Amino acid sequence: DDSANQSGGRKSVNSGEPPRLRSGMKVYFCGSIRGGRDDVALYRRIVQKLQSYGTVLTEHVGSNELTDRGEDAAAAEDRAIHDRDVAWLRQSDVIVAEVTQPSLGVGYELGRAVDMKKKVFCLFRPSSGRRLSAMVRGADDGELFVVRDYSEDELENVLDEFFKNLKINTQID
Ligand SMILES: O=c1[nH]c(=O)n([C@H]2C[C@H](O)[C@@H](COP(=O)(O)O)O2)cc1CO
Repeated sequence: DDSANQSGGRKSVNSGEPPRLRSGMKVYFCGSIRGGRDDVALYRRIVQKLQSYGTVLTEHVGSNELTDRGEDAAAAEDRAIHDRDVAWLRQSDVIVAEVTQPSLGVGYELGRAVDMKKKVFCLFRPSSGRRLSAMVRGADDGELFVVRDYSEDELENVLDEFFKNLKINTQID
């Protein structure tokens, strides 16, 4: 990915086509960027697992090279990031979010996803000692929007379980 090392090591905004299709399903992954990168190793693990189910539109969220400055600090770039991400949200079949590290951007994405009536799966680690926002926990309707408490060691199994049920219920392949 040669977009990775432009502008002095910062990731520049990739406004082109989403990554190459691996299967029909498009997955939008949400994780904190400017909200703090403490969980980036976990995001990377999630992205890798999600890539076994389909195309991850937001692969950069799991990148070690991306700091809490985001893809670019300039305001003009922020519009490009926002517009690209909202377009990717619209194209996605399912949204998976790691919501343990609080992030305004992730909260915003989830709100937009609900409005688009997308299928949303939120992952939260109670071992963090944090208490998840009521606006996320309270959005769980057991169907379109699901919040799952988990611990790091069960991550892959929790995702397998979710995607197995998703296939049965929606016939997305
Ligand atoms: O540079 C960026 N690129 C980008 O795709 N995002 C999107 C994807 C993440 O799921 C979410 C993170 O929001 P925040 O930066 O407020 O933590 O917003 C956010 C930023 C920086 O705000």
